[in-house]
Amino acid sequence: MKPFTFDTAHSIVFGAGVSGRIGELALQRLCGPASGEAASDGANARVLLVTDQGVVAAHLLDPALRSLRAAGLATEVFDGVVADPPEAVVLAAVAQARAMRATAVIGFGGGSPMDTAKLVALLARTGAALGDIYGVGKAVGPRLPLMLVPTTAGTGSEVTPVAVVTTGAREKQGVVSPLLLPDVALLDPELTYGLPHHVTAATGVDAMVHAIEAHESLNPNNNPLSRLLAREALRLLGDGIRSAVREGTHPEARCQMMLGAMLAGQAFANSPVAAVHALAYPVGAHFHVAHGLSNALVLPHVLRFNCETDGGAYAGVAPALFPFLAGTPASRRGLALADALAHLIEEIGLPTRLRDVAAGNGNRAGREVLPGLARDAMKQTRLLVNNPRPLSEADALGIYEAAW
Ligand SMILES: NC(=O)c1ccc[n+]([C@@H]2O[C@H](COP(=O)([O-])OP(=O)(O)OC[C@H]3O[C@@H](n4cnc5c(N)ncnc54)[C@H](O)[C@@H]3O)[C@@H](O)[C@H]2O)c1
Ligand SMILES: [Fe+2]
Repeated sequence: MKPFTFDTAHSIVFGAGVSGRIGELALQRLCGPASGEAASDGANARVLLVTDQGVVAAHLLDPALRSLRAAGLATEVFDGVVADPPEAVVLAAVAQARAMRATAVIGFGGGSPMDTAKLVALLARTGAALGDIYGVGKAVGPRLPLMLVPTTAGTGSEVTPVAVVTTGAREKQGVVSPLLLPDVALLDPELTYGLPHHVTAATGVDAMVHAIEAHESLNPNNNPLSRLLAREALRLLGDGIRSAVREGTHPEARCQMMLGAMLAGQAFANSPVAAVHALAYPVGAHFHVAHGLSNALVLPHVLRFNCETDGGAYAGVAPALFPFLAGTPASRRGLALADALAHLIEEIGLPTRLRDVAAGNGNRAGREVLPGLARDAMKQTRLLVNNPRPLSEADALGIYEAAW
C-alpha cells in the first residue's frame, strides 16, 4: 500500500439545530487557551462573522448572532461577500477584521463566504498580501481561530484546505494550504431548508463530482480513506438529492446532502479533482453560471471521454451512486454512469446543454466561443494532471462541442 497523508478540520460538529449552539462552541473552541488566547471567558474576544446578503435575507443569521452574543462574544458582521468572490471583496473583509482587531473568524454561508473567511483568518493575522499566497503551500501562518458553517451542501469548503478567488474578469485562482482547514466545521442541515431548489440541485451535483473525481484521481496522494469517503458520499447524495430538491424541508434528505457534501469534501481535499472541474471553470467564468451548474453541464461528456480508453473506468464508484448499476458489467459501467447522471441532472431541473446557458442569463454567445473555453481549460494544469486520461486542447474542444 502506498504511503499517504490525510488532513481534515480539527473538529466536526454535525446535527439538525446544532447552529443554535454556535456561541457556546465558539467560546469553547475559538476563544479558549487552545486558541492562544489568555482568557477563556470570551471577555477579550472579538468575532468577525463573514457572510453574504442572500444568507442574511434568508434570516439564517439571527439565531446565530443571538447565540454568539448570549455567550458574551462581541461580534461584527461582514455581509459583503458575493458569489465567486473577487479579490476586492476578500480585501474589504480583511480590512474590517484588522480594524476591529478580530480575535476569531466565522465563515457562515456557501463556498463563497467560507472561502473568504478562510483568507480573512489568515491575512488579518499575518499581514501577508493576497497576491503572494496563490498556489499550493505558499501561505505562512499562524491564522486566527476559524469556524466554518456551511449553508449549502456542495463545496465541502468547511473541510478543504482550499480558497478560490476570482482574480480577473474571467480567471480564478486558488490558495491551497493546510492552514485553511478550520478549527471547527459546524454542520446544521436545518440551515439548508430554505435553499432554492436550483441551488440544492447544482450544489448537490458539485458534491457528486468531488466524490467521483476524488475516487478516480491520478494524484499521487489518492488514498483508501478518500475512496471510502467518496463512495459513502455518493451513497448519501444519490439517496437524498431528489427528495431535497422536491421538498426542501425533508429532514432526512437534508442530513444526507449535508453529510454527503462534507464527506466528498474530505475525499477531494486529500485526492484532488480533475478534468470535470478544469472544464467547468471556463464555463462559469464566460457564462456567469454557478459553480455546480458549470460542473453539471460538462460532467457526462468528460466521463464519456475518459471511458473511451478505459472501459472499466468508474466501475467501483458507479454502484455507490446508482445501486442498479451493480448489475451492469464492469466494462460498461462508466458509460452507464454518464448516462444515469445525464438523466438525473435533467430530472432535478438543471439545464443540460451549454447552449442553454450561453444564450440565457444576459449571455448571447454562440459556439464560436468554444475554442476560447478550451484554451482556458488548459490553464488548469493543477487539475488536469489528476485526470484518469490525458486531455489535450483539441480533446477539451471536442468535449465542449459534445456538451453544446
Ligand atoms: N474551497 C473549496 O474547496 C471549494 C470547492 C468548490 C467550490 N468552491 C467555491 O465555492 C463557491 C461556490 O459556493 P456555493 O456553490 O456554495 O455557492 P455560494 O456560496 O456562491 O452561494 C450561492 C447563492 O446561494 C445563496 N445561499 C447560500 N445558502 C443559502 C441558504 N441556506 N438559503 C438561501 N440562499 C442561500 C447565497 O446567498 C448565494 O446567493 C465558488 O466560489 C467556488 O469556486 C470552493
Ligand atoms: Fe466543486
